[in-house]
Amino acid sequence: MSSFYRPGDSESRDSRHRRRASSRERGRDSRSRSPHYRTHRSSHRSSRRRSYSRSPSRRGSDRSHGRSTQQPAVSPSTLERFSGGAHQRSTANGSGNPLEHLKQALRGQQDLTYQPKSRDTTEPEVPTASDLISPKVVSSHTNQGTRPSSKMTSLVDPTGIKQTPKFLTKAQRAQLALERRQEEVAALREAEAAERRQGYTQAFGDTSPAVPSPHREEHVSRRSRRHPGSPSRSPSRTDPYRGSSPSRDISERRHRERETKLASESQPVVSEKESQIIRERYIGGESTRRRTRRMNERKLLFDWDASEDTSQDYNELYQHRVQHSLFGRGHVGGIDPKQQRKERGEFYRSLTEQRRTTQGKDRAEGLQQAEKQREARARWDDRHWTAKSLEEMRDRDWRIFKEDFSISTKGGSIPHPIRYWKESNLPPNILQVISDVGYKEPTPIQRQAIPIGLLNRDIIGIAETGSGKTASFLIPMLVYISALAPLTAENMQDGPYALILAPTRELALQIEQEAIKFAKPLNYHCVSLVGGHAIEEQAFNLRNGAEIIIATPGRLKDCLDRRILVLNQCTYVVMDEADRMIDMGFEPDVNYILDALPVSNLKPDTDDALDANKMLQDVSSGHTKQDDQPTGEGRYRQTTMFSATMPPAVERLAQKYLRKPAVVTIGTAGQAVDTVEQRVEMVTNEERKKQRLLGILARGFDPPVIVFVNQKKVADALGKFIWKEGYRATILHGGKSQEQRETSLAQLKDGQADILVATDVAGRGIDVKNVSLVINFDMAKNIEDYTHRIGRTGRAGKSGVAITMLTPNDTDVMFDLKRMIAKSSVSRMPPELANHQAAQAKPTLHQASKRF
Ligand SMILES: Nc1ncnc2c1ncn2[C@@H]1O[C@H](COP(=O)(O)OP(=O)(O)OP(=O)(O)O)[C@@H](O)[C@H]1O
Repeated sequence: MSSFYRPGDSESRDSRHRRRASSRERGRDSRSRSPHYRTHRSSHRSSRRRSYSRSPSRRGSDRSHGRSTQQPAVSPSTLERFSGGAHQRSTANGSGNPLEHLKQALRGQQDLTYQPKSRDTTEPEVPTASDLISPKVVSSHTNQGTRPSSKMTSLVDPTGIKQTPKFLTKAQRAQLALERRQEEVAALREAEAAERRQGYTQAFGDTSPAVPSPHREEHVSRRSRRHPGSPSRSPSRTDPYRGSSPSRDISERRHRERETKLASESQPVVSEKESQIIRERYIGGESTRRRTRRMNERKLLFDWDASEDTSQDYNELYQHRVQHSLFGRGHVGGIDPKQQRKERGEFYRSLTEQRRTTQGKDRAEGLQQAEKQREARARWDDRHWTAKSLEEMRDRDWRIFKEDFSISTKGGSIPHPIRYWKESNLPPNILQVISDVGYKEPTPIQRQAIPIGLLNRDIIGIAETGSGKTASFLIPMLVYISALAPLTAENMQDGPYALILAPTRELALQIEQEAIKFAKPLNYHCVSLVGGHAIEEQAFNLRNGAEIIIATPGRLKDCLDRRILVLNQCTYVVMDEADRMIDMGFEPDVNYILDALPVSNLKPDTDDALDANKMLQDVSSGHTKQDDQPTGEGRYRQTTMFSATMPPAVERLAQKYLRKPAVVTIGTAGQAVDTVEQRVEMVTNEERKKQRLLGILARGFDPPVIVFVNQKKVADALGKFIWKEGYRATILHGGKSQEQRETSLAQLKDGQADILVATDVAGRGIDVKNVSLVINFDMAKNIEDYTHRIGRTGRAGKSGVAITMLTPNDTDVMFDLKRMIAKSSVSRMPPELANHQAAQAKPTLHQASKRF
């Protein structure tokens, strides 16, 4: 007898037996449902199922232990008890495995008609495709692959009798291949499931009641069909192998899930897609070409033109078709949208224009102006201001320009300075006069003070000595006067249009000479009123009237008192060397004079005083009288103050009579010009001074030379001393007659004298050309007088030297002198002064007053 397993004998008997037993159980289940009965029957059934689930291999295994599997006397439970579960492990090994069986069959070792045992128990025995042909055919097919090589097959039965070949149709071959493929897939899945079961058995042990088996799967599926949605079985009620511990419950639940999954996977399902793939593989696929329809497929295309159309009607009536002309040039409803939009745009544009206020327009213009300025700034122009035209000058250029000339301003609304005379707003006749005088370029103070003066603005001008301050107020004054009515027999009785106050006669006379240079070509009259001259003579000079009066405060007050002069139309006032006037005690006289001026044209003490347009208007009417030649009464009063030094006392006067003045400072206020070299010599006594003076003069300085002393008698004595030493000396002080004073000054200017010995009378404003040396034989009482003294040299851009003899009595000014020399770039500080105790700190008022 062959050792191969023969299905259909013992296996089929087992299946039939189990089916009968199951049907009996179902019949009993339907009759009795008591818990006790169910528990007992379930236990009995499961034990029986386990005993029936033994595979033939198991029986082989039993035979290996010396026991025949054909002996029914041994019950399954008994066998299980004695084998210790080894029969279940044998089920999982290769002998009972369908895959192994299939492999063996392919090797020709086993009958291919074998069907798995589980399938026998669960499914009806339906003849498969393999049953239709002999196993040899299948074998030959399998060995050659899945595709049959020939349509005619040689059939050989197991007994070796050759049968007649049988021809199969294409459909049969397809059916045959499909079934063969299904069997292969089922076998492969069964093999995979078996492998998984084997792995599970190795993991959980062979005694576990949860080992999946085909019987158990069938039971689970039956129960799930009977009670869908209910738990398969309560472990405490039915399963004796399951304990009541939670871990066992979890294990059981996992096991059931795994069984369900395996059961679902073991189903040999061949999807439609798979079938189609198989069909295409063996019998070829169907070509499904989509038919594309062309667009003009149904169109009728004519290949003749309109002239060949014979259907044309030649009736005149139809020759000229009526052209429909719609109302409104063809637009719907007679409306032209373009025209509508255009009209609407124009309407809103005009409406916006109407609503735009004047303020809005100004603002828009301002914005445009700002934008232009911004663009102008963006265009960077790095040229120097000298290389640019006036229009090209930017703020940065103006800053550089002012720095170049040490111009600093205060007071707001300051116009730009003058670069060249021709760029100023001066009238041509005045420009001509300037040219005739010989002023080729304006000095720094003139560059800034003249444009401010032209705006009728009050000015405080502080500039170095000899820097041309006189012309700074004279030129705007002439422009101011030129805008007024000429003096006639009627209006000359109301006095001059302009007034210049100076502290000293010499200075007043000097200013007169300077003013005449400018005023005479313009047919304006200048008259000076200074002391020392007969008042009748001065009244005689005023007989024809004068546009400009130059006066010292004392004499002018006398004239006003005596009604020789009135100031009814004087609206332009200049106070030259105002600080000196106050120093000399002229402040009451100055106040008297200024109070004599008309008050109806005083400027408002508001920001309107900064507005040039308002300040140039007529005071009474508010109009600028261009045509009807306004009188002086119609103009706002303009007051200016000029000096090289501006002590606090002057500010008091300025606050009283000036309105929102523009402050122009050239260089540093109170500082000596840089063109003057300052030297200091420490001398122990007066005798040493004279010797030292002779030594200096012996060095040979170019004349003229001015020697300053503090006292008239010292001036006389020193003048004589120098004259005796052989020098051409002259003397000037307040004790001399006016004639002598003027003669002395004229001798120095004319070159008849080389040395002028003078007191501070000549210290201020005296302009003698080309003074090369100034000697302070006596040190000035204060630093301001010192500044003016040394300012007699180095004028108008020329260089000069100032030598000061210091004695121990000059400690009050040592500190200020030390500071001034320290600021001068061309001067050398003597160590005696630098280290002197009096030069280390400014003396207090108490210390200063003790000396006088
Ligand atoms: N633009 C100019 N070009 C050339 N020379 C000038 C110019 N302006 C003034 N001067 C001359 O400079 C000299 C000094 O002028 P001025 O007396 O006006 O100076 P100042 O500042 O008043 O001096 P001080 O402070 O001593 O009174 C004068 O001789 C004058 O003619």
